[in-house]
Amino acid sequence: MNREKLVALIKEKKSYLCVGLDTDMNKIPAHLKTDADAIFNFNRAIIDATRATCVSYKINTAFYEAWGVKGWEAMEKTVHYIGDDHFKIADAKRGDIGNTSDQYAKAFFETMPFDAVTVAPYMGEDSVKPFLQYEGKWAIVLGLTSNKGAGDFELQQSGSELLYEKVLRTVSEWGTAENLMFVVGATQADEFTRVRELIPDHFLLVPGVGAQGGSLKDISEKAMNKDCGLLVNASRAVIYASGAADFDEAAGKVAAGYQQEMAGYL
Ligand SMILES: O=c1ccn([C@@H]2O[C@H](COP(=O)(O)O)[C@@H](O)[C@H]2O)c(=O)[nH]1
Repeated sequence: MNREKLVALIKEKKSYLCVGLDTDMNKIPAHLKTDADAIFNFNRAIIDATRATCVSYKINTAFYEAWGVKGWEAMEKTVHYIGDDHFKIADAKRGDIGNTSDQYAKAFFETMPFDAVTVAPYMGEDSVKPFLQYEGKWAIVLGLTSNKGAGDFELQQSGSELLYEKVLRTVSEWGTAENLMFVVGATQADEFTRVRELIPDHFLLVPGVGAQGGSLKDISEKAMNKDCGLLVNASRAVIYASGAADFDEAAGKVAAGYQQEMAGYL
């Protein structure tokens, strides 16, 4: 999905919500646990309940890889089920020597129909470039993450700037605002203004709202640009809104609540 379509979708739905499908077998409702296709059936119900109010789904591949072939099959079925009217993110945090990144890009962009893959920048330009070679597809590079460990490296001084600032400044030269986004955690409110000084035009994928306590208001007020420029992810807060048989209805209500708040910021 190219930028033009993504921006149009956000405007049409008055939403920049990305629902995170972090589907954990230990957390899905009891009545689904015995289902041979439990992960996919859980996802299908969540997708049906949230389709109207979100513009994107993020599949964190860890939750699928953990179950081997069955998990991988559930991921493939899920990404196909989502279809072409939502922006589909593989949160896989890949990146390796170019020859290997080529294969990761092929897996997510050719074998599976994802629109974007999250990529770790640590190995440098040749590790990111293979994800930027596909028309209408995106690399979402880790910039300033939402976790406590962001303080270990990302927020450390590196010469005259913080390491994450160097990453945003340098990586933004490797692609364009049409094929490159950055992860910026909703929990990093003190840095939102600086992020926008460095990368005013790029889309940001913003995890950390909901279970991690980040503020949708803060990120929206400080980091929205003329095209919105935000995809705000919530995973656990949406998909585990209820652990009972009404889990899908409850997820739909939480997603609708986020969408209504977002409509007010757009
Ligand atoms: O900095 C980051 C990068 C990725 N994530 C991922 O986003 C979701 C957040 O889940 P919640 O349940 O909404 O907290 C999850 O897949 C993380 O691995 C992140 O949280 N922070």
